[in-house]
Amino acid sequence: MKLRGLYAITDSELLAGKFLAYVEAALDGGLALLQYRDKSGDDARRLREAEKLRELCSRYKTQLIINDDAELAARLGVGVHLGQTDGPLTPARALLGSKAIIGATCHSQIELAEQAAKEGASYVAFGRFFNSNTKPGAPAATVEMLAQARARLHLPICVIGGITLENAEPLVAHGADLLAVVHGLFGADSTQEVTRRARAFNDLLKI
Ligand SMILES: Cc1ncc(COP(=O)(O)OP(=O)(O)O)c(N)n1
Ligand SMILES: Cc1nc(C(=O)O)sc1CCOP(=O)(O)O
Ligand SMILES: [Mg+2]
Repeated sequence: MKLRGLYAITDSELLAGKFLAYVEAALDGGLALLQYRDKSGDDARRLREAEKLRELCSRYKTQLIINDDAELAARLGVGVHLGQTDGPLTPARALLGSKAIIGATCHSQIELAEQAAKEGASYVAFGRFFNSNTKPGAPAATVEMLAQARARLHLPICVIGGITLENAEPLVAHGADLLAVVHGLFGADSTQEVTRRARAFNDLLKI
């Protein structure tokens, strides 16, 4: 199955008090992937929340990805997203098995993506493309680099960083398969608006 579509990423602060309601609203609008991203360092909370998300995702037939933590992903039998300092891909692939989805952060460097492909990544992520509320300090990437990556890489390409319904179209036009979004989706002021935005992102991707 080709990985293509909206990739929602949770944010524990943004979603405080409405976590499951907003995630379910996004799933209702249609997600290719959901990433559980939690930087609290509270292992018990992370396990509890990730288990709830796994149950929700299974109801909506959506794949769950755990950020940063291949051990937690293995415990739950789901995928993982690893940044450049989150541990190597090859052992993560060995741990999770050949069918698991493993994503790799490549910033704006095509060479990192080629290396990730060799090490067994399922998709590569480039960003940030726009100003990001969630991660303002992330290194910047450009649509020119995205077009070059599209010409060179045969893996699904994920884009991230400040993506909204208003600015996403050029990224799709330059070859993005997965639109990874936090604020542009979950920054909405109602569950209905989260679902509307998810559907509109899917329309942009012609899904
Ligand atoms: C889909 C996706 N792309 C990039 C990232 C960023 O990963 P990383 O560089 O490890 O930074 P943190 O998210 O861990 O702060 C991501 N999480 N997801
Ligand atoms: C987690 C993350 N990683 C990025 C990168 O460029 O690697 S940008 C980012 C934050 C994405 O959130 P928002 O959609 O709110 O900008
Ligand atoms: Mg990380």
